[in-house]
Amino acid sequence: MTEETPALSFALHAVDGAARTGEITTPRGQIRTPAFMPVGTAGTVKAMYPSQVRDLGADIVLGNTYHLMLRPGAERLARLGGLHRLMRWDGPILTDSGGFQVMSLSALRKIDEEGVTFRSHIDGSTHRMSPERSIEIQGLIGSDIQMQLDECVRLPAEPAAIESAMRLSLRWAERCRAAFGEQPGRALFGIVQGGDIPALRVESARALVGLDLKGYAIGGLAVGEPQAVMLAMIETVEPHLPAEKPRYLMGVGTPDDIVQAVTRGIDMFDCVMPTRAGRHGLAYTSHGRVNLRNARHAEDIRPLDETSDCPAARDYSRAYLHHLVRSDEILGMMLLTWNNLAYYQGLMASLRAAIREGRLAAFAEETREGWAQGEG
Ligand SMILES: CNc1nc2cc3c(=O)[nH]c(N)nc3c(CCc3ccccc3)c2[nH]1
Repeated sequence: MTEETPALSFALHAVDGAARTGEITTPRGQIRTPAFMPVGTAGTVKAMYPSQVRDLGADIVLGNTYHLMLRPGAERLARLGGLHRLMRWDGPILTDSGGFQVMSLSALRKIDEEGVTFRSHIDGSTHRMSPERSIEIQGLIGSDIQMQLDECVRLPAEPAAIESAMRLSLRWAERCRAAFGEQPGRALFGIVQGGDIPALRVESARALVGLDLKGYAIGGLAVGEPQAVMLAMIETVEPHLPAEKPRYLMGVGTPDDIVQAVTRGIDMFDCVMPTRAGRHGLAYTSHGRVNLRNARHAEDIRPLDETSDCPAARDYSRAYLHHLVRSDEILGMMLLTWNNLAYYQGLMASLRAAIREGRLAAFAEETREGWAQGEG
C-alpha cells in the first residue's frame, strides 16, 4: 500500500428509521450496504466459482484466519501472494480473528491473558494465537477488513463469565489496535461483547468507540439465543455506535434475522446458512425454505423461481433438483448453493432499494408474508 492508497471510508446514502444504506469504499472496490458477505472459510466459497459469487452481487467475501493459518499456513499464503491472488478474488476480503473458530472447532484449547492456545482440528498440532499474532496473520492473508481477537461466550452463560470475556476482549482490542498500527487502505473493526447483559453491552460499545476504530461488530450473538434476545441486544448497543461507521452483526443469519437487524441499523452480515443449507438440499425462496429431498418434489417440473435471473433458480426443475439431491450428485450442491446465495443477494439489493425509497417497513411486511406462505 503506497501513501496515495485511498483510505477505507463509509458514506451513508439514505436512512429509513434506524435502517441505513450506503457504501464502504476500499482500495479493492465498493461494498454496498446493507451487505451480505458470503463465507469463504478455507479460501473458497464452497461449490462456487469466484466469478459466480461476483456476478450474483456479492461485493466482499469472508476468509477464516483459524482455517487459513492451519492450512495452507499464513506465511505460505503470503509467499503465494496472499489470499486475493490465490483464490482469484479481486474484491475486498474480511477475515475473522480466529478466536471464535478456536472455541467452536478445536479441541484442548486454553484462554489466558496472553491469548488462546489450541490444537489443530486437522492434525492435532498445538498453536498459540495472541492478539498480535492474529493481526499479523490477517496482514499476511492480505485482509482488507480485519477483526480484533475476542472471546465470544456461548449463551446462556454465567454473568461472571460474560463479564470477564467482555473485559478480556476490550484489553485485546487495545492490543490489536497497537499491532495494527496505521494501514490506510485497510480497516480494523472492534467487536462488542457482553452477552445478554445490557449494562455490559453498553460498557463494551462505549469503550470500543473510544478506540476510534474503522467499524464496529456486534459479536457474541447467533450463538443459540432466541431471536428476541439478539434483537434486544442490537437495540441496546446501536445507540452507542457512531452513525458514520459500519455496523457488522457477526454470524447472522436467516433472511428474517437480516430484515429485522437491518431495520435496527445493522449494515453488514455473514452467515454459513445459505451455502451450508444448499449443500444439504435446502433452497431459500421468496416463499420460504424448500427441502428438495422431500418426495413431493419428485415430479414437480416448476423451477424454484421462474422470475429469478439466476440460472439455478430459473432453468432447472424441482424434480431434477430432487433427483440430484437424492442421488447425492455434486451438481445438486452447486445449483442449490448458487440459488441460495442469489436469493440472499437479491434480498440485500431489495433492502437497499427499500431504504433508499423510504418504504422499508412495507417491504419487510410483504417479504415476511411471502415466507409465511410456505410451499416455497
Ligand atoms: C454463526 N454465529 C456466529 N456468532 C458469532 C460471533 C462471533 C464473535 O463474537 N466474535 C468473532 N470474532 N466471530 C464471531 C462469529 C464468526 C463470524 C465469521 C465467520 C467466518 C468468517 C468471518 C467471520 C460468529 N458466528
